[in-house]
Amino acid sequence: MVAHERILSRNVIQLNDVWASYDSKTHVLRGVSLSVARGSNYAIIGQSGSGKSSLLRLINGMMAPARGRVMVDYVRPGQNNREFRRMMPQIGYIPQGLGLVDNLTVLGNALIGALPRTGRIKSMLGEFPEAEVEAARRILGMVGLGSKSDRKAHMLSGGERRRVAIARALVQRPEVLLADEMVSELDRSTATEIMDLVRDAQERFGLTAVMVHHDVGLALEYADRVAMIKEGRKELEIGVEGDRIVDFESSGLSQEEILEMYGREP
Ligand SMILES: Nc1ncnc2c1ncn2[C@@H]1O[C@H](COP(=O)(O)OP(=O)(O)OP(=O)(O)O)[C@@H](O)[C@H]1O
Repeated sequence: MVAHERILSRNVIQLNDVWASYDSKTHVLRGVSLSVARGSNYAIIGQSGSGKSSLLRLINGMMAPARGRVMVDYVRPGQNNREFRRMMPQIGYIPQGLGLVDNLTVLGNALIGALPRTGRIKSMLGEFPEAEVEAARRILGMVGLGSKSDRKAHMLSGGERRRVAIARALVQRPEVLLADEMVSELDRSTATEIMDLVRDAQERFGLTAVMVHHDVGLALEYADRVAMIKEGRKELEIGVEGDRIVDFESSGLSQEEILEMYGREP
C-alpha cells in the first residue's frame, strides 16, 4: 500500500451489492453493501446462520463473492490475487474459537503473528529474531499478560485466552482487525475489559476493527456503526450520536422502531 492511497481511502473496507454462496445455489449473503471508515469500529450482529462469519471471510479473502465487489484498501481480497496476498498480514483475523495452539506458551502463540515476517521453517524451530521476541513481550505486557508469557495456553482463563488472541493479532502489525464473536461467551465485566483493550489498541495503532457480536448493547457501546444482518441481508445500520440512536440507512425509522428491531435480535 502506498502513502497516497492510504490518504485517499477514507473507507478501508467497501462492499458493494455483495452476494455470497457456498454451493452456488443458495445465497448466504444477498446484496450487502457497507463501508468501514479507517480507524472506526464496525460491529455486525444477527441471528445464528444469518451470514456474519461469511461476511468476515469475504473481507479476509477466504471466500469470494458470487456477485458484487469487496475491496480492502483498493484491493480485491482473494488467495489468487498476488497484491492481496502481499497485504494479507495487514489483516488480523480472530476466528470463532480463537485458534490458539493449546500446547504452546502464551509467548509462542503471540509470536505466531510474526510468522509472515520471519518465515515459517526458522520459526517452527523456535528461532525468532530477538527483536520479534521483544516486540511480542511488549504487546503481551500491553494486553496484561506480561507475567504469564511462559504459561501454556490451555492453562488460561477465557478472558486471558482472548488477550492472547488479541496479542497474536497485534504482533502481526495489522491495519484491520476482524474478530468473530470474540467476547460472546464471557461475562459482561470480562467482555467489557476485552473490548476496552481492543479500543486501546485501536487508538494506539490506528486500527480499524470489524467485529461480530452477540450482544447488541455491547456492540452499541463500542462500535461507531452496528449493522444488523438478517437472512443474508443488511437490515439496518445504526450508531449512537449523543444520546440518540441514529439510523444511517435513512430508512426513516423512529427511535422506537429501531429499538424494537434490535430488541428482537439476535
Ligand atoms: N463452509 C460452509 N459450507 C457450506 N455452508 C456454510 C459454510 N459455512 C457456513 N455455511 C452456511 O452459511 C450460512 C451463513 O453462515 P455464517 O457462518 O456466515 O453465519 P453466522 O451468522 O456467522 O452464524 P453463527 O452466529 O452461528 O456463527 C449458514 O446457513 C451456514 O450453514
